[in-house]
Amino acid sequence: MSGTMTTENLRIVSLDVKDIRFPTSLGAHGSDAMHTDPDYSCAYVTVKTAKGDEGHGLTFTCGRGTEIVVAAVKSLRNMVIGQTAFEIFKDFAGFWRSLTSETQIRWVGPEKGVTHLAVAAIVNSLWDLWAKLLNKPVWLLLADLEPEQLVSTIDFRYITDVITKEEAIEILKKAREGKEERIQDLFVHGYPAYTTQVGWLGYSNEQIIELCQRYLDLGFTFFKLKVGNDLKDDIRRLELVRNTIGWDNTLAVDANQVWEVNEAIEWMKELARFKITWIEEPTSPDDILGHATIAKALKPLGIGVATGEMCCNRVMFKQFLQADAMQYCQIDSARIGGINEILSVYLMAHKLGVKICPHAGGIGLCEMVQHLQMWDYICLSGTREGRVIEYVDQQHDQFVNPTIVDKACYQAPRVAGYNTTLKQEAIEKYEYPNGSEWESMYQKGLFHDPRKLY
Ligand SMILES: C[C@H](O)[C@@H](O)[C@@H](O)[C@H](O)C(=O)O
Ligand SMILES: [Mg+2]
Repeated sequence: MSGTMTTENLRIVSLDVKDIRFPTSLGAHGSDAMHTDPDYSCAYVTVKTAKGDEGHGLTFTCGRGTEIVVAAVKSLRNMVIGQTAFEIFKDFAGFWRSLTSETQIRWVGPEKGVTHLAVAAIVNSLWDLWAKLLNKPVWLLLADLEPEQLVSTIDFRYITDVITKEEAIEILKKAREGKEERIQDLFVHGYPAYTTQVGWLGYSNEQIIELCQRYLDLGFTFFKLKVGNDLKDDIRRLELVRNTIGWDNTLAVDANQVWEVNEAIEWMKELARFKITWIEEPTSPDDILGHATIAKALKPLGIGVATGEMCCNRVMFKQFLQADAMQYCQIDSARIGGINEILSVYLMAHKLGVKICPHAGGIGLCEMVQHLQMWDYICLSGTREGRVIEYVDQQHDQFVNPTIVDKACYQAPRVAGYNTTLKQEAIEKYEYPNGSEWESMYQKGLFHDPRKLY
């Protein structure tokens, strides 16, 4: 932290937002049945205090549309500028509600879609700032908060039928036993990861086999493959993967919302012989009862339903959890309203006995979500049993302090903040549409220059 923490020093004097895009579609990285050509991108927020301390936060996007999230961040900007950092943190739930319930902007949400992505980017930058001011990684900031303080960051509106503030405090107090041992254990063993890198839909057979082999050599035992385009092709690809990784390793599949409810059931019956642990996003991310129907039908086959990467807020998560519609809850660190709201999902999932296996992969998602899952291990669930964090090897080198995964385990971050600071060079090269890499890709004819008319 620079200087003393006076009210004036800690006043937030600016909030900047940038559109950063990486051309991942060129290699089909990140491709699935719905998102056939993602350019991994983010709306990147920087908040700055009068003293010059910075917080960086982001929300993940797939290229086109990032400019809309940027515009939404700009619409919320004035609610942050002029506030004093520690006043925000003292009543974080209240501040969070002011952002999500802004009396006019809420009409274009509320608490969903672009406005909520914008809230996530802003809120994530504030947590990064908070952790940097205290010189701690976010997971330790969370772990060091007293249960009352932690719960004071959460807006319980619309979820008190499942969990109240008082209950949450009780749960966290009970979970304290063994906390220090778990912190030490994390430093030694880290947190288990699984990989999706082997199975993007646009990858060739050779690429799939080579990547399975590479990730086996790196110590991975849990793999995820994209499915949902063509049944015969899925069978062929799953055969390839099983032949390479064997039958003792864990395999999950992800359809990215492509099926009807009945179609999902029928399709998965055909794939069940490949020993599938979960089917992810089988249908519309909003169809809670549809997911419940799929889960019920696939349970006898030993297949669970996983979803959450596009679940829009805590209320939807609440219903998924209540309806037995997800066996694996996949919170996404760049979605819903940032850490504050994600914590409420962790608490509900814990109470209703559903495991959290976070979504990650896209820009900064691994960097951020490791903190949340580590906090869960230390302070809430107290176990890593049956839980695993997604890992995709994309764009980590663009961050000042990237995620470190060793022997298929995330290593506990040691630097202050949320690991969300992009390198200056990354911004200069990949800011859209004027970054130097974009200029050169327009010249090579790889992308259309959006500043020119068609
Ligand atoms: C467009 C993206 O790469 C998605 O395919 C990806 O987030 C995916 O759903 C995943 O679970 O990793
Ligand atoms: Mg997915």
